Amino acid sequence: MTTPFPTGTILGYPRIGRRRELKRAVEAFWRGDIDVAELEARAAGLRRATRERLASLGLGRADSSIPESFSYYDQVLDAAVTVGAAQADGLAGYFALARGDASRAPLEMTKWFDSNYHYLVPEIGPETEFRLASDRLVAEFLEAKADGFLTRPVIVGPVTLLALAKASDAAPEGFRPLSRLADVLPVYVELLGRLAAAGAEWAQLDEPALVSESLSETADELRAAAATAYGVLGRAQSRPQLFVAAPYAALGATLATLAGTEVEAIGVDLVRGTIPAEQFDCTRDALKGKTLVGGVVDGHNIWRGDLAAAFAKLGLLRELSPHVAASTSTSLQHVPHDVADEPLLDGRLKSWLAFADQKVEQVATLAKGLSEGAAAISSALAEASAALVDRRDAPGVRVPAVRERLAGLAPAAFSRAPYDERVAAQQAALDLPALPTTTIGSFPQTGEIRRARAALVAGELDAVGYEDAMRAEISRVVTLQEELGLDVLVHGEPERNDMVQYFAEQLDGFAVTVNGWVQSYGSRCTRPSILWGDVSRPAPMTVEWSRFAQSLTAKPMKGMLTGPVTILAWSFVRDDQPLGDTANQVALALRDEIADLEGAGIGIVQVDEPALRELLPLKRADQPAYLDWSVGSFRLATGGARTETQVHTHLCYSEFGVVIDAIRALDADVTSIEAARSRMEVVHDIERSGFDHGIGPGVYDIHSPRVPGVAELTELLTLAVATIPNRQLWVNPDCGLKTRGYDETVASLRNIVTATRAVRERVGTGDAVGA
Ligand code: MET
Ligand SMILES: [Zn+2]
Repeated sequence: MTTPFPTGTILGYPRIGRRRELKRAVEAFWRGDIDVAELEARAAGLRRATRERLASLGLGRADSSIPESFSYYDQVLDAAVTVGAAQADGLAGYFALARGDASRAPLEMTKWFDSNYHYLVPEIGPETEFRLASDRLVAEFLEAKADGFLTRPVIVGPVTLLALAKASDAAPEGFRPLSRLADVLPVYVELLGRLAAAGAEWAQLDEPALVSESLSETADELRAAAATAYGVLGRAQSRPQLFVAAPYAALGATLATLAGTEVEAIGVDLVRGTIPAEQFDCTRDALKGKTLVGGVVDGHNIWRGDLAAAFAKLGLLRELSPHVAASTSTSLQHVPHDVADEPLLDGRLKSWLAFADQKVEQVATLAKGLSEGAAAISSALAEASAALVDRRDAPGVRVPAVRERLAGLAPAAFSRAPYDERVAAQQAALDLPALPTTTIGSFPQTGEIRRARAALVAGELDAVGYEDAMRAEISRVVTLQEELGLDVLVHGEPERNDMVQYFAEQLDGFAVTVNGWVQSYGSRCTRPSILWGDVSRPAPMTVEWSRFAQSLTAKPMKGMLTGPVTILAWSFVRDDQPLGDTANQVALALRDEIADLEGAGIGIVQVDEPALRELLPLKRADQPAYLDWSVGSFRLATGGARTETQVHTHLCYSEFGVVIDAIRALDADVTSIEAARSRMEVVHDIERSGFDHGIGPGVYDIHSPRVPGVAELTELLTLAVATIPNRQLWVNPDCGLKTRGYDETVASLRNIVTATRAVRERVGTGDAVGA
C-alpha cells in the first residue's frame, strides 16, 4: 500500500483552542470542577472542531494531510509517556508529572528549540524500562476515522525524545539518554504497527533535534542516531509510511542520512534553512524516491510573507525529487488562530499578517500551484507581493528620528563605571544584609486585579478607579513584604497584564491583539504583541507606579522593566530588518525609562531578560552575532544608569552554563536565575565560570503549586553558600509569582525568609554585594 504524501500540509496546529477552551477544561479538571470523562469529551470536541476547520481551509479529509497533533499538556511528555519513560496513571497521573503533587516534584521544564514554548524534560536512565504504555495516538486516529477523516498521527521521534531527556537520578555520572536508542526503537516499531493496523497511511515523526547544534549531543552523534533510528523504523514489518520532519533550522548533511534510510518523506525547514548545494550531488539518487516536504510557510511568525518566493523554493526542491509537497516550516502551535478574530487591529496591518488559519490557506494555495501549475495561483501570489510592497512604505515602519538617534550613538553609551566602583557606591547607597532576600517582581494576579482590568477594558471602570484599585493592591503587597521581612521590595506588577504586552501597549511601533493567544506551557498562554514599526517611547511607562510604591516603604523598591531581547522574543517581530537594530530601538526607550526611574528616587532597577537563552540560534555559526547584538542591546538599555543605581537582571531556565559568557557580558550588578527544579545544579556552573557579580539562584519553583519547606530550602541554600562566595549570593524565587495563589506564595516566602535567617546565622554576616 503506498498512497502519495498529500501535496499540502502543516506540521501541527494550535491545540489550546480558539478561545482557549482546552485551558479552561484542563484547569476546571485540576480544580475538581469537572471529571475526567467531561475533560475527555471537551478535548474530543476540540479535536473534532480542528479537523473540520482544517478541512474547510483546504486540507483534505481523507489524504493524511491533517496532522493529529493534539496534546493535553506537552508533546514531549506525551512521547515519554507513550514509550513508558514517564509513568502516568491516567490523566491525573499525567498532569502530576507536569505539575508535581504532594509527593513528587514536577519534571523540569525548558524551552523547545528557539521558541517560547516549554516542554517537560523526561528523565531517563539505564533503569528505564521502555514499553508501549499508551494507545492515545491510536485512539485519536480511530476517533478521527469514525468522523470520516484519515489523519496523520504525529509523535516526537526517538532521537529527539532521547536527546531532550536528561539522565535520571539513578543514572551513573556521564550517562547519556541517547545511549538507550536501541532499546526505545522496538516500542516505536510496535506503535507504528498498531497505527498501521488501525489504518493510518502516514505517520509523522518530529525530529527537530536533528537540526540543532545547541544540544549536548554533537551533530555527528545526532546524525548517527538518525541513521540507526530510521534504519530500524524504516525496516519495520508493518507500519504506515514515515514522514520525518526536521523543523527550526537547516537539516544540512542529515538530509543525506535520512535519504539513505527507508523513510518515505522528509520535511525540511526552508524558512530558516536552505538546501546546501553539495546536497544536490550527494543525495540526488537517494532522494528521487522520497517525498520532499518543503517547509516554506513560516510556522513561527505571523507575517504573510513572500508567497512567490515560497513557491520558488518548492520549484528548487523539484530538482531533487519529483515528489514535492508544501508545508509550514514548523508546527503552527507558535502562532494564534485567525487574523479574522482581531476586530481591533488596523485593517492595513491585518493585510500584512497570516495567523495559523491564513497559513493553512497559504499552504493550500501552494499545493494547488504544485499540482496545477503556477498560473493557477498567480493572482494569490500577486496579492501577497502587493501586501509586501504596501508594508515597506507604510507610515510608522521607518521613523527618521528613531533611526538618527541610533546612528549617532557613541561606544560609551554601552558601558557603566567599573564594577568595583559600582559595588562601593551601591554599598553606600543601600543598606542590605548578607544573603539579601527579594522576589522577581510580580505577586499573584488575583481575581480582583483581573476583574478591575476587565472592567477598565469594558469601560465599566474609569482610569481613576482602575488606578485606585492598583494602588490599593500595591499597598497590600508592600505591607505583606515588610511583614514577611524581605529585604528588597517590589511593587508586585498588578498593573501589568503581561510583562511584554504592558510595554508594547505603551511603545510606538507595536500593535496588540485581542484573541492572539499562543500556548506557552501546559494551560498557560501568552498573547504576543506585533512589533511592526520603528519603536519609540511617547511617555514614561512605569515611573508613577514605582514612585508610589517607594513612597510606602523605607526599604529599597526595585523598579521593574522588561529587557529588549525578551520584548523581541515574546512578540512577533518585524522580519524586514536585522533583529539587533530592532532591539536597540527598544533599548533606547528603556534607557530613557531608567533615567526617569532614577529621577523618581528608585535606586534598584531590574531589567528582565528571561528570553536571552531562548533566542540563541540553534546553529553555532550564528551564535556569536546573536550574543553580540543581544548583549549590546541590554547594555545600551542599562548603560546610562548611575553608578550607585543597582542594576538587576533576571533569567529563567537552567541552562545557565550555555550563556554564562553572555550573562557576564551583560554586566548587571545582580542576576537572578532559575535553579529550584534542577536542584541547584547551576551553582556549580556559576562556580566553575568564575562569575563574580551578584547572583540569586532561585530556591522556589514557581511553576508548581508546591510550597517548599524550610528544611528543603535550607538544604538548597546550604548548597549555594558552600559553592558560591556569600558576598555574591542573593535569595529569591525562580521567577515572578503572578501565576500562583496567595496562600502558597505567603507560605513559601515565609519559609524562604526563615531558611535564609538560619543560614545567615550559620555563615556569619559577610558583606553582600551591594550591601
Ligand atoms: C518570566 S520572567 C518574569 C519576571 C517578571 N518581573 C515577573 O516577576 O513576573
Ligand atoms: Zn522568570
